[in-house]
Amino acid sequence: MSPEEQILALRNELREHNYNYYVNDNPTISDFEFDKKLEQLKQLEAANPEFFDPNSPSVRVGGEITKNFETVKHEYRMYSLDNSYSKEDLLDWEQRLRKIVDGPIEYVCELKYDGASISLRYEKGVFVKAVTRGDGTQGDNVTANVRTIKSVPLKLRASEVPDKFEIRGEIVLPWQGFHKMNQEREAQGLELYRNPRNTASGSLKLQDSSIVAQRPLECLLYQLAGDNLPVQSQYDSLNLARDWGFKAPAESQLVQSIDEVLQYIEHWDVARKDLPYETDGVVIKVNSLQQQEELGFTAKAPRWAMAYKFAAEQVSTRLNEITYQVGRTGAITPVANLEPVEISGTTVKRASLHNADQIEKLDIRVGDEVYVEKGGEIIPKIVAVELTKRPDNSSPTEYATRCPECDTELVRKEGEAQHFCPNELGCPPQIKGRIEHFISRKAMDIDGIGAETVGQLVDAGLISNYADLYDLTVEQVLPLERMAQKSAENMINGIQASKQIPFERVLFALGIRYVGETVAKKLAKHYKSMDALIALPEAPDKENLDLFADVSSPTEKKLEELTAIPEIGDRIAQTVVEFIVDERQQAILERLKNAGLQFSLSEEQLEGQTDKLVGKSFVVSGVFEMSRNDLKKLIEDNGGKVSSSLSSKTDFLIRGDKMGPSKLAKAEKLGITMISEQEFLEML
Ligand SMILES: NC(=O)c1ccc[n+]([C@@H]2O[C@H](COP(=O)([O-])OP(=O)(O)OC[C@H]3O[C@@H](n4cnc5c(N)ncnc54)[C@H](O)[C@@H]3O)[C@@H](O)[C@H]2O)c1
Ligand SMILES: [Zn+2]
Repeated sequence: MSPEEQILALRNELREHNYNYYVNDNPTISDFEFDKKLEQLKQLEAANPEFFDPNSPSVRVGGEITKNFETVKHEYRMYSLDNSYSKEDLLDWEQRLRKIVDGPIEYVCELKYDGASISLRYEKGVFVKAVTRGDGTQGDNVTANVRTIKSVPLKLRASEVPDKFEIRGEIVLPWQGFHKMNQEREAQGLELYRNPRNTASGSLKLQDSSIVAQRPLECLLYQLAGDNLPVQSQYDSLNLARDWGFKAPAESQLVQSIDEVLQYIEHWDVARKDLPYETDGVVIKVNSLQQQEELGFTAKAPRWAMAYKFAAEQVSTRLNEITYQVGRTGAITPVANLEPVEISGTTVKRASLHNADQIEKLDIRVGDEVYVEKGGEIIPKIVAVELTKRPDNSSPTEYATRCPECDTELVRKEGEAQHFCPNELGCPPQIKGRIEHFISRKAMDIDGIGAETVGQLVDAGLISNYADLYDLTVEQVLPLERMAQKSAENMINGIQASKQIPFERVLFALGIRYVGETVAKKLAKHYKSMDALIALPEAPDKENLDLFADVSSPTEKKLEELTAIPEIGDRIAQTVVEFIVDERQQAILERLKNAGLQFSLSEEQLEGQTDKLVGKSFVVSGVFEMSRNDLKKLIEDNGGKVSSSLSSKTDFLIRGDKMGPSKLAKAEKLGITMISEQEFLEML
């Protein structure tokens, strides 16, 4: 890859992670890995300044605004913080400060609370608005939710407060409340929350503030913003905020030198474990507001502040056993069962070992003393093995060869890290997983059944595949635990109602590996009915073979037919063919068909579908007469492709009102044809 390609790839990847982290509150990589990639991007950008982009994740605050709340522009921007990891980093920072300001520098040390950033606005001493950091210039108006947090004063105690000001801080979920919420989820068989930060941030974005009110959130405040505030220093503002009735953290301290900063760090690296909430570092701020003003900001962060990140905590313990977990898709995950040990406030008994390669890489063996680390994830990981303490009689770990749930021999496809249990229709977790997927919101959307009920139904022997759902009766399900007449009826009605779900979603619900929502749509659109999709081309007639006859088998022909559809690759074609030639799957399909599920596109769907835009790629940007979704649907119905960002492969940019200037510039640079909504409609 060229440096440019590398830079673009990293930017895209980091944007995706930002989205998962800030918008979905569901990161897919650890903070450490994220920071490493960001650092890599910064270095590449520094070495190749010609590819500078003001929208790069390296120069932009990572968050985003969501569509669910009113967007509010910040009167004073909200910044991120620069990071440091060592004494040297801090000394370098001090050198940079000294080049800009004269005279002695005092610092305020504060803890870095790990929660969701928030700005509260007060007018005439009354709380009026709470806005998330968003992208730093604008955020989500989450006032109703923040109002439910008891430590946010709705009216200030002091009589003399500025007419108007903002105060910034962090909404955190203390450990105790976090553990309690997870205990409840565990009891209900729900997936556990990963960490207090994501849970706090996710809570703020709930639509129902009465649910937020039940969560034990707290609001810690540490930064004033406004004009002509009666303070000269950061330390004064903390004291003042406290007088006004805010929960300004008591752990902050005024110091005179970087040496004292280091003492503070050393102290709190240990003492923080006794705090009620999670912290991930120390924030050091230049105390004098006048010096702060001289120092100013970079695009992303103040020059007058620096975050120092604590190293993730590691502890050592003994590996007692390796067990294997079967996921809902049949993927096998090896799990380390550990001698219980305390890390950052939680007792850890298990850690993920990821896959066979990881075990081999670490050469980890039962009986080993291992180092366990807990980063931002709820599942800790094993980072190293203490080889000097390895017992003499230890032998290398042999990876499982059979499924622990159904004893089927495991397979590992080429190029894949994970082993799989191939017994899709007979392996209990997979049976449940397939049915859960089938009923899920984006698939058959069956009301009245949750994951827990599926478990009960399977365990009671009432169902073993999704076709069985359609034979269930109220009388059959009533004896299940916690099942009342009303809920039993709801469930059966929900199942019946799902017969109206359109064909493409039925196709998605089948859970054919790699056939996600988009692929299902493509297949539905191409074949128009299940019969056409599962039909195998004629076998060659052996009697009349001549020299030049096509001798490929029906399945080979089907593979070719599938891969000829745009964007259907070998991998998808392969799993589709495996599915349709499997007699057990055929029998299940037959039953679904007889039950009355939608096995073809409806008249309505077929209407208005053309091939007019086949092979054309569109980007839609701005505000239009018709809704954006209708516009996108129109493109897809006519065979076109909609993508979210401009590239050299884009054919048309449909340009609406209020389109951003950067998109415009990019489209011009790439020479992409721009058309109006009207011109697009004329194309059709
Ligand atoms: N895992 C992922 O996919 C992923 C994705 C994006 C970001 N991240 C992580 O998020 C972090 C970057 O996020 P960021 O840009 O919000 O920066 P940051 O969280 O490292 O620092 C800035 C924030 O610190 C908070 N803060 C806490 N205590 C503070 C105090 N006393 N004074 C001032 N501010 C204080 C403020 O909310 C401020 O906005 C990194 O740790 C990164 O690893 C992870
Ligand atoms: Zn199995």
